[in-house]
Amino acid sequence: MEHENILFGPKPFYPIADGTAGEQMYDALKEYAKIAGCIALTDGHTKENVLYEDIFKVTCRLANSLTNYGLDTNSTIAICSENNLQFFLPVIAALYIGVTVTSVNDKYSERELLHNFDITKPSVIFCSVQTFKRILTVKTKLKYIKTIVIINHNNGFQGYHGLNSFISNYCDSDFDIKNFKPNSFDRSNQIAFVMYSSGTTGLAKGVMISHKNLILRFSICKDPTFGNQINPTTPILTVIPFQHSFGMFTTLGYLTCGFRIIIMHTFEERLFLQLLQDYKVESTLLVPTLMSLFAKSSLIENYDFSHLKEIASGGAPLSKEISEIVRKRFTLDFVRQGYGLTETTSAILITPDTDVRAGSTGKVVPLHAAKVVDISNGRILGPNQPGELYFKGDMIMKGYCNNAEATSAIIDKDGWLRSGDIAYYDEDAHFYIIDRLKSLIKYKGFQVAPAEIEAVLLEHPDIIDAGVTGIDDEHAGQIPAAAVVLKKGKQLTEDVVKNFVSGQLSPMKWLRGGVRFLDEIPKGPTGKVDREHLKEMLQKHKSKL
Ligand SMILES: Nc1ncnc2c1ncn2[C@@H]1O[C@H](COS(=O)(=O)NC(=O)c2csc(-c3nc4ccc(O)cc4s3)n2)[C@@H](O)[C@H]1O
Repeated sequence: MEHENILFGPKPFYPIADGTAGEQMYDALKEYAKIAGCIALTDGHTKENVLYEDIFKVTCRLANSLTNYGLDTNSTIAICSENNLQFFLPVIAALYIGVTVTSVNDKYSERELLHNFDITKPSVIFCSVQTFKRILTVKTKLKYIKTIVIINHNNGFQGYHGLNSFISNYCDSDFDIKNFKPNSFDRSNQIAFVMYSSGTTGLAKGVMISHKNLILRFSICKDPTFGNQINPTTPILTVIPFQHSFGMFTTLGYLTCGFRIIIMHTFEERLFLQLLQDYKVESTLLVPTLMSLFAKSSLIENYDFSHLKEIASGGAPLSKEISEIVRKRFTLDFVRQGYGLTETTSAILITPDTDVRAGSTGKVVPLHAAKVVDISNGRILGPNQPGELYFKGDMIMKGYCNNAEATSAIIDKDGWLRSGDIAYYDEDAHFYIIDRLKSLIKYKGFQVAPAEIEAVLLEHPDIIDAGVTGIDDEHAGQIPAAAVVLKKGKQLTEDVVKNFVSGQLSPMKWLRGGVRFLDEIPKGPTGKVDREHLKEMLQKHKSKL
């Protein structure tokens, strides 16, 4: 019986290819480099292009340079940069030779960077001109950082190399790309990336992603049901932060497909829509915050999106109402959803393109399994019964860096990873995320999902964003409180907002904790509400009332 309630993804469309992620990336780039003028990346802001041929040549030379600098499979480099044309050059070069890459949020403060680097102790930091000042300050405090390379500056400055000067300085003088080959090593054990996540609790931990984890994503992104057809030059637009798993592993996957990736480092609505039109974009990735913005935008009708086949949302809960409005406004057959954790490398539930269900975040991807567990007794649940979501398979992280205790708290002895999310699946194995366990509000013992209240608030025509969290209440334990962002020029009172929710949800979900009007909701890099920060703001607001 129990086995029946474990849901398995289908067989992969293509067999899992041999080699490390570095060898697979090398083979792909080498192929696309042969196509004259084949564009890999376009900066959506400057319109500057980078060819596959350029990426292939620079990454091979940079790999040789890193080896000559003394780096090997025991070394770690860090990347700290906003989305730009150079971001993936050190990343791919490191993959070729088995150097581990740790990717840090380019918006982090020195305090946060110090915390992250203390976990991974990188010896070289690849940063951008924009992050250099903060990285230089951090370097002075960390003796294990040997040098800094500025990726979007050819010759570097203040005594540090740019990408080109680093290569000129360390690459073999007689380097011949025909003789370069990526290293071979054990792909199951070699750590390709360390990304950062608080997991289900606490401060950020280092999530170890192996080469094997990554090649599973490379396979899924080409799967006709869960990914994209491999047609080189297909135009894709992405504004998802590369430093986060969502942006990192989708973009690396796109490069193995030979797509033309138009990138943005900052979202600007008019530019985004103009790029969709001008580059005849066929697929684009969004986070729910942007889905909600497009659901209410007054600009959509001014552009031609006849080439757009797919909008994919992920990283945070997406209400089915918003999804449906966006689908209609962009005249799409469906909006694809993907659900993942840093701890699962990339999306582990994805909308299959032949079988879309409103509100569902999709089905289990190939070579993985999922189960829903009753949080009160640990029993595995059947369809339509909410419980905690668990996953198993080769995209599950190797573990948290130097933190066996936190690893065993989230991955059990049978290899099941607990997601910290409450979800259910329907009779046809489509999954529906209710919310994150840790953010669930407990009102008089009832579980209240903030995402559900947010979805209602977002339906109000004058509300363009909303965040809900539980604040402490001596009587009820926790009570739901909200912060909302109003459309420009609109005015609403707290009572109007409260009544809007009360008119649509049961009493336990009413905003007894009050409503605060903000210019923006505190969020993380993929649009998830920063509930801890929000709770502090709303708790203070409540105590003043
Ligand atoms: N679709 C979703 N619906 C509801 N909640 C979602 C979600 N995705 C992440 N989350 C939430 O973020 C938490 C994890 O946060 S996290 O650690 O920052 N990691 C992520 O959010 C994360 C890591 S990879 C990834 C995605 N990769 C994709 C590739 C293709 C595609 O079409 C869509 C996606 S989403 N998301 C989850 O536990 C869950 O609570």
